[in-house]
This record gives sequence, C-alpha cells and structure tokens, in this order.
Amino acid sequence: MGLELYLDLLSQPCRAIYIFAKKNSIPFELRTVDLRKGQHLSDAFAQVNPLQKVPVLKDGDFILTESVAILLYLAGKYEVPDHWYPRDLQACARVDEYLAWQHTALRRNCLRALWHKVMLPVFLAEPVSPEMLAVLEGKFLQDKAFLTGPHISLADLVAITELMHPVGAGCQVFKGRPKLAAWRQRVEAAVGEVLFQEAHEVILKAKDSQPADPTLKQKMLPKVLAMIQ
Ligand SMILES: N[C@@H](CCC(=O)N[C@@H](CS)C(=O)NCC(=O)O)C(=O)O
Repeated sequence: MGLELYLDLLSQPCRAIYIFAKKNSIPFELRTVDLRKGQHLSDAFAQVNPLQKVPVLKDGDFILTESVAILLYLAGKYEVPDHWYPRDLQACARVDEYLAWQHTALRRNCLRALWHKVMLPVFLAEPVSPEMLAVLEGKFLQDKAFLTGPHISLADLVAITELMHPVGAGCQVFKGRPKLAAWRQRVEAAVGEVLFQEAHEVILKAKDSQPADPTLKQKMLPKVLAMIQ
C-alpha cells in the first residue's frame, strides 16, 4: 500500500497537507475521516491514531500524526521545489519559526472563530421539539382556526411570537406542518401583515448580529454560559 492520508478538509492542518501533496503531485490515497459524523471516534480509526485526531499519514507500516511533522516528512521524502522548505539554514529557520508560532497563536485564534461562528451551533443547537409542536397542534389548535376558538386570542399571539424565535434562528418550524403553517397565516392576517413583519424584523435579523463589544461580552458571559449548559 502506498501513501495514505487520513484527512477531513474541514480541518486547517488537513487542508495544508492536502494542498501540499496535490500541488506537488505526491501520489496518495485520501482516507476521509468525517469529524462532524464522529468518524474519528470509531474503533477502526483508533487503530490508526489512538489520539483520534486528523491528520494522519500512513506510509506502509509507518504512521505519523501532527501536521507539521507530516508536512516535513512529505517535503523530505518527495522531490518538491526548495522554496517550500528551503535547504538554506536561515531560510529554513524562518519557516520553522513561523510553524512554531502558528500552533500556539494564530491557529488557536482562528480555530475559536470557526467554532464560535459555525461549529457550536452544529453540536449544541437544539431543534424545536417535534413532540412540543405536536401538542400545540393536537391539544390546543385541533381543528379550530385559532388556538382557543374561531377568533384570535392572546394565546395565539403568545404562541406565534414564541415560534418566531427559532424561525429567527433559521429553524424550519413550519416545514412539513401544513396545519400549523395555515394557522400562522391566519394569525398573520388577523394581526395584519405589516404589523407582523414590523414586530418580527429584529428577531428575523438576529442571526446576522455583530459580536458584542468586549465589555458587554464580559458582563454577559455568566448568562451566556448558563444558556448552553
Ligand atoms: N496539532 C495537531 C492538531 C490535530 C487536531 O487537533 N486535529 C483536529 C482537527 S483540526 C481533530 O482531529 N479534532 C478531533 C478531536 O479532537 O476530537 C496537528 O497539527 O495535526
């Protein structure tokens, strides 16, 4: 078996290795390990890397982890243009200097940016409970026009404003629920489309919110952490 690279291109170190190998026509078998599906936690992958992390290089019986070590191994084993990892002592030291700095500085910072903007919702987001929506439909709405009868009441107002919370977060609350969707249309019509949109403009734009300033972040931190526990 030739060179195998266990990668997920979601990962920065994996992308660096992938680009380096491809750009330099280094032949390899790509073994994709999908982190979002937890494939790195499988027993099979633990046989390859007991630390259960990507990237991993397998060259015959030789297994190597740590992206920098892998890049240097590839640069040493294959004929690659000198500029990638120069032979000149000081030029090489400049590359080493950056590689050492990157891991403790820029990497941590960029990784946190990705986790906070993208990955935390992937792992922490809770969908609106289908059971709860079924209760709303089955116990409260039933076959009525509105939750408590033929006319809109405070119950409808409180319910619709609540459901617009996850809608504002991008959840498809009404998808596949024609009865609830029709109720929403009736509530919107009863309230008036213009007023409904006006009242929900802020929540519907909430997902585009800018990061809070550092002082406010610090002040809010305990509450924010409590929300995700
Ligand atoms: N220092 C290692 C970092 C390896 C690493 O943290 N890989 C991440 C993806 S970027 C991973 O596999 N995480 C899975 C986990 O920790 O569960 C390297 O540069 O290769």
